[in-house]
Amino acid sequence: MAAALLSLPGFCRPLGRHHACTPRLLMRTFIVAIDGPAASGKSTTAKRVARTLGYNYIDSGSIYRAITLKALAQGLDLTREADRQRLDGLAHTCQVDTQAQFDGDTLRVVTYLDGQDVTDAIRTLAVNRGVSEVAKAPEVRQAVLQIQRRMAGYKREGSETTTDKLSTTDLVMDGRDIGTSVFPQAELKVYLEADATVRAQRRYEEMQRQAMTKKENGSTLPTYDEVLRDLQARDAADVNRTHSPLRRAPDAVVIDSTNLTIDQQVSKIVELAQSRMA
Ligand SMILES: Nc1ncnc2c1ncn2[C@@H]1O[C@H](COP(=O)(O)OP(=O)(O)OP(=O)(O)O)[C@@H](O)[C@H]1O
Ligand SMILES: Nc1ccn([C@H]2C[C@H](O)[C@@H](COP(=O)(O)O)O2)c(=O)n1
Repeated sequence: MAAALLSLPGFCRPLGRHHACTPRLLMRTFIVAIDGPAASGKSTTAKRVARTLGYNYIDSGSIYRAITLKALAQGLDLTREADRQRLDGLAHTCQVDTQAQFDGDTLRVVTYLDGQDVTDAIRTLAVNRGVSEVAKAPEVRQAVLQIQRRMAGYKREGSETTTDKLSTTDLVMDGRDIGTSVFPQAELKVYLEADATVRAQRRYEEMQRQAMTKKENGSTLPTYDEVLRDLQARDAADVNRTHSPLRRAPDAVVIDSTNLTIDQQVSKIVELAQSRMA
């Protein structure tokens, strides 16, 4: 009953932070939902917003990526009906968790799949290419919805899985359907977008930087054109799928980051959150 009440829009909305006298079960968290197309800056921005506000952060894409990694490791071919059914079972039984941790001044997110750290393994080209197919399966989305709400609940309840350096109550979550399906009652919804060529250039440069840091051979990296094609294909799959497609929630604030710096887009969201809390 309490859970049902908590999911009602506007129920027990606190003034700013929670009232000291509010019973714990009836406290509402302040949720910032950030959605948008691939490489629009969601996770970079969400992490900084979370760090500035002292909120928890959940990267919902990493959950879909972890399930994709497991499906690939088990050799599933999602064009086959039998394998799609196995995917359903896999999504409902695998254990995915993410933890936001401070690395110096930076908020780093570690992703666990069945207890293993898969933070780097979920960012490969193979996962990039498979994730859209996995994310469009309704059974997977249902399983991920449960994982997302459980994770947010953990933070709310202040369970031991919550990193103790962060607030245990409020939350920033980014993805494709956070403001529309996962937390339609979120206090602040942002739709972050940018021109596709700018997004591809940023992603391409990010890959170059990461390869240099890891001293990898740059010749294995995709070209700018490949990055752009991959990004456009993922956007099209996210927008056109039947279940929880990428959409701007009607009450979302649109921020186009094409001509913004990261600091500017973070400040805009922090200001919006603070003004809504007040
Ligand atoms: N305003 C900006 N100016 C320059 N670079 C930016 C800006 N916003 C984000 N970036 C850079 O763009 C790249 C993509 O950002 P990020 O990974 O946060 O996107 P995303 O939306 O979370 O992507 P995905 O959906 O694919 O996970 C990163 O290298 C990030 O540093
Ligand atoms: N809420 C979400 C989050 C992610 N996805 C799918 C679609 C994306 O292409 C993929 C990877 O996400 P990313 O790590 O690039 O943010 O996961 C989704 O359908 N819904």
